[in-house]
Amino acid sequence: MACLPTAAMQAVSVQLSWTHQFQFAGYYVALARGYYREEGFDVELRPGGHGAAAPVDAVTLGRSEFGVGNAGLAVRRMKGADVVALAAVLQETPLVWIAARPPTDERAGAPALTHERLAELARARVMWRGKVDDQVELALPLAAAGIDLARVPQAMPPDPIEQFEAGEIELMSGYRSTEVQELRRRGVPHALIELDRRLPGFYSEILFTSGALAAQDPQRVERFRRATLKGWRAAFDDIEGTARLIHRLHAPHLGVEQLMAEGRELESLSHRDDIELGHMSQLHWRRVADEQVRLGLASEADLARLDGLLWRVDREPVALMPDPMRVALTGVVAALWLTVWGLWRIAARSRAEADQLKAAQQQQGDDDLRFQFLMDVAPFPVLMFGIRDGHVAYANERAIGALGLAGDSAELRIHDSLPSLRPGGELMQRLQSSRILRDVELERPGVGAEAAHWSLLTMRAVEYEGKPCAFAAAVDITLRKRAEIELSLLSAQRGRIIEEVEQLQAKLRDASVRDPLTGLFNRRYLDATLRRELHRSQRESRPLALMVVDADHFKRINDHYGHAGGDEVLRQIARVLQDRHRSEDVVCRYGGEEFVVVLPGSDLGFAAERAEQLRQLIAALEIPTDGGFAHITVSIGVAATLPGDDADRLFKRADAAVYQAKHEGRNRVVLASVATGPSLPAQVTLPGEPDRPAPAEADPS
Ligand SMILES: Nc1nc2c(ncn2[C@@H]2O[C@H](COP(=O)(O)OP(=O)(O)OP(=O)(O)O)[C@@H](O)[C@H]2O)c(=O)[nH]1
Repeated sequence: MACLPTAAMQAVSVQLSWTHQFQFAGYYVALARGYYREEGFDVELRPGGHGAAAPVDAVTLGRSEFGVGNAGLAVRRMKGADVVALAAVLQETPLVWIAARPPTDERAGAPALTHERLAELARARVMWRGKVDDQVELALPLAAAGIDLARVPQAMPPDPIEQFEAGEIELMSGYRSTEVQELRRRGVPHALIELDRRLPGFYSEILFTSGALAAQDPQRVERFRRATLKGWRAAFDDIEGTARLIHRLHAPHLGVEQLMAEGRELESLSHRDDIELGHMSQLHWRRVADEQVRLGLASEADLARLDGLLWRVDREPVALMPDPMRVALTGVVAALWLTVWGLWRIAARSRAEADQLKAAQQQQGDDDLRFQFLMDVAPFPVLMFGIRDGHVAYANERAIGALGLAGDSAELRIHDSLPSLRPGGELMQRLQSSRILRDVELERPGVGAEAAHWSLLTMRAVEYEGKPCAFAAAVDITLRKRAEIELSLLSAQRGRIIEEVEQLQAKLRDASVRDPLTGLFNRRYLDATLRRELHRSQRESRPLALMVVDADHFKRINDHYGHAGGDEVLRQIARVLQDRHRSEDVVCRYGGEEFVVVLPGSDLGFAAERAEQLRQLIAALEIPTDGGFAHITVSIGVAATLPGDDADRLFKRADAAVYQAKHEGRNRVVLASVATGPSLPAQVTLPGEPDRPAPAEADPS
């Protein structure tokens, strides 16, 4: 989605509940990745901590549009604060009591502390600070041990971990994601006081706003909530990247490893069962509030004010069940559900005995009501639509959110959201003929900024009010599909990278054996190749010849035409050698103005002929330089293998032949004599043009 121009941005601020750390990761990520901008917000994140406004105060006094709170929001709401909870990032509280454990008690799963021991600890050296309203999860275990947290003196030293480690504190409050991680890292023995499992999980890190803003601009609130949750999903998807972002931009004093440990712990608290990130339920809030009333933080009468705490949106978050096992299970449950429903209707209708009609109708009404309720609260999308017109006759809350069915119910057409369910289409035809379709994967195309969603549908053809309808239950498999798509993109990307790396490696390998000026192989390559070719020729009893080609009076070329002119002359000699070589020959620049050609399978006679051709071609070159046309001649020494030869001796003979060619007046080919063996050879000279004028003396025309 294109970002809105800054002028169109709405400035909003979020009052965080503590200083910058992973606890607010979703906000940083939404900011950094532009999710807020996409929704039209210019966001300021205000850190909390000592001296900062409490989030509930900041929001209710209108200083910030949004705040981050915990289960204490329920108490505040019951006592009249106009707050609306938008999304609970954590389904379980990270706040716990941490008790000292004697170092000897290292058994895994050591029994929970007894109430007596807890009471004893709470009376001893205990450290905590804050409002009881906001820390119900701390107050409850103490209450069970007969201690009122409000009466426990407050204190928290600047270095509680140090003191705990030194044994000066026996009980302290802390976060699983920070203090507990740190104690674990240091290997300090400790025990966590777990909440009674029968208690509701205490929502935490809750995004909230004021009731006034929620009523006045619900779209704005929903957009902000959506961007924030998107930020959180991205933050939990890449904990390491997020930790680095926070370290770099917000909390440089916190180490990346430390932030990652915090992130992992928070991520584990962010989901309970299959509940989607941020989800909250009214029932759950009510149970939290009941506990708060039980602690005396609010009265029974205050409970009436709890209504409205939970943000109601058109598009409720959906329980996601990406794991294939769950998908399969849910498919089975959905199919059963449909069967039960069908039987239910048939059974209900069969009660149409005339004398029992009234009672039966009454009963059916009750049954329908009960069934309707079951469908309304089903934890997955359930809906019914006309097979011929696509009209949606019923959709539960989950279906509205998951299948994008928001809007005027009279107008809703299933194919507007799921095009493959259009009337007359292939799927509807199949449904009509086979009556039931299981696990049909459907894509709901993305609209605007919203990405595509995928669902797995099980459908049964039914008659409803005289019309052929499809009764369907769905499972959202968007997360799984996205993961699959991302995986295939990643593997394609990986393939490309591997290819690039291989090409690069090949280039590097090539560069290490090539001479940059002429592009010929270099001396390093020659050393390895000559040995290999020699062995091969000996193995195959084939001859092998070697030429050493040395430019004559090359120093004068440099002096006369400059170094660049000299370079061009070398390139031209290389080109002649390269153009005339056979595929099995190896042409190298040995160094300076000296070249070597290895001719596998060639005897001395053949090599001598080739050398003479090359000499003549080079001597005939007219080489353009800045100082005019340059001419060059070469002296060539040729040697061929002798029985028992090695690379060194072969090379020395060819080199000695060049030396002799120079001595005899240059511009000629000299053959190392085959008869003389490995010591300094007698030479045979091939007639050239001994007195061709040396290049620097040539008239540079
Ligand atoms: N332009 C250029 N000159 C080079 C390069 N490598 C070596 N040279 C020059 O080549 C010249 C070789 O000179 P010498 O070894 O005296 O040999 P020569 O002048 O060719 O004389 P003879 O071999 O006896 O015929 C030196 O001046 C080097 O500076 C290069 O890559 N480019």
